[in-house]
Amino acid sequence: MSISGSLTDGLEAKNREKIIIDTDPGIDDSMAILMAFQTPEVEILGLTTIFGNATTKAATRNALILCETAGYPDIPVAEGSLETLKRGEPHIADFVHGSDGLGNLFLPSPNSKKIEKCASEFLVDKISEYPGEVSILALGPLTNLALAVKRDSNFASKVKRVVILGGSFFALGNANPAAEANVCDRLSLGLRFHRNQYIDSLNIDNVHIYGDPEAADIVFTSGANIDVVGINITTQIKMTDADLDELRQSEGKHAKLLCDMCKFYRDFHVKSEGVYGVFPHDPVTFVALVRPDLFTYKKGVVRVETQGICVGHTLLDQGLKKWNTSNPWTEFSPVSVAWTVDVDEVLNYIKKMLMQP
Ligand SMILES: O=c1[nH]cnc2c1ncn2[C@@H]1O[C@H](CO)[C@@H](O)[C@H]1O
Repeated sequence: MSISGSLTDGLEAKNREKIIIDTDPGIDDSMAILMAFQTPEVEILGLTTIFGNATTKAATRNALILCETAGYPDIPVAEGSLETLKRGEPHIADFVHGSDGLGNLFLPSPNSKKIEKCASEFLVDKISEYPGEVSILALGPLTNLALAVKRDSNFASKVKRVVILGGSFFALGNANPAAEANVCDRLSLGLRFHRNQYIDSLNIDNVHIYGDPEAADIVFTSGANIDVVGINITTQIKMTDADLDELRQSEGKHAKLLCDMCKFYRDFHVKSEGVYGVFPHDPVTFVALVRPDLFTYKKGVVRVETQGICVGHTLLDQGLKKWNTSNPWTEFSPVSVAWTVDVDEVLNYIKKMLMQP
């Protein structure tokens, strides 16, 4: 069966929004993916995997586990890039998600296998099979999407909508003060930022400079119909310890598993953010896909810094001024940047979905 939910819940397959989830599971990814499988309004065509919260290989394993857990072992899982575009091996946020990416639960290996096609090939093929019909929920670094844009020059015009968790608009980052983790190359993560890499990154003539900030810049300037949800929005929604307790006590189909995963993620939030609970970044972004009415958006061109100490910084031209001369923002198509969010309604939606038996 290749759709989430069952046809008996009243929505014909043709009325469901076809989606592909590009993901680095990841604890909050797992929440969003399991929510998506329980949402009758969407038809999941497949998952594509990427590094970030875990290595790409661990993300693939976790994606297969999640499809099996959800009861959809036949959903295609296509493995994505093992590396950043040009900066080589990525740095992994194991300190946020545990060494297995799922809160150190070390779940048994999945029985199902990834498909042969790689992520960018799968993305291009599915978007070409259903032009104008498929949306992408992009929950990790944007390398696979950038590769799809490079692979097919019409990719951006054929995709229905790309809903991205990424960036931080007019607010601080979470990888460092300038950058959010999905758009930053994560070289800048404190102790992991080696002096030699820093020196390399300063050499702007070096062809090895392109990395995930550039992947993000390629996607944001691709001309695709993009909704982007930054952590300035997602961190407004907190699942507190009380919310997590309520979830654990609930009849939610995956409540216990998710709460077990969340222990590690929650302890990271206490240590790192002073928050007694978790930020559900990816679930909030999934809500933006199915309930865009719970957000307001500002339209404008977004560019991503790819050099210097602000690598990974996302900057939106709000369109408040008519520029006299061209600048790096002019000439590109605008995207929609989430600007405000109905915090209570989004939290209620997430809790309701996760508590669904
Ligand atoms: O402090 C952090 N460093 C790196 N990654 C993080 C941090 N906090 C959350 N995430 C992860 O990055 C994405 C949102 O930026 C989410 O997938 C989240 O789990």
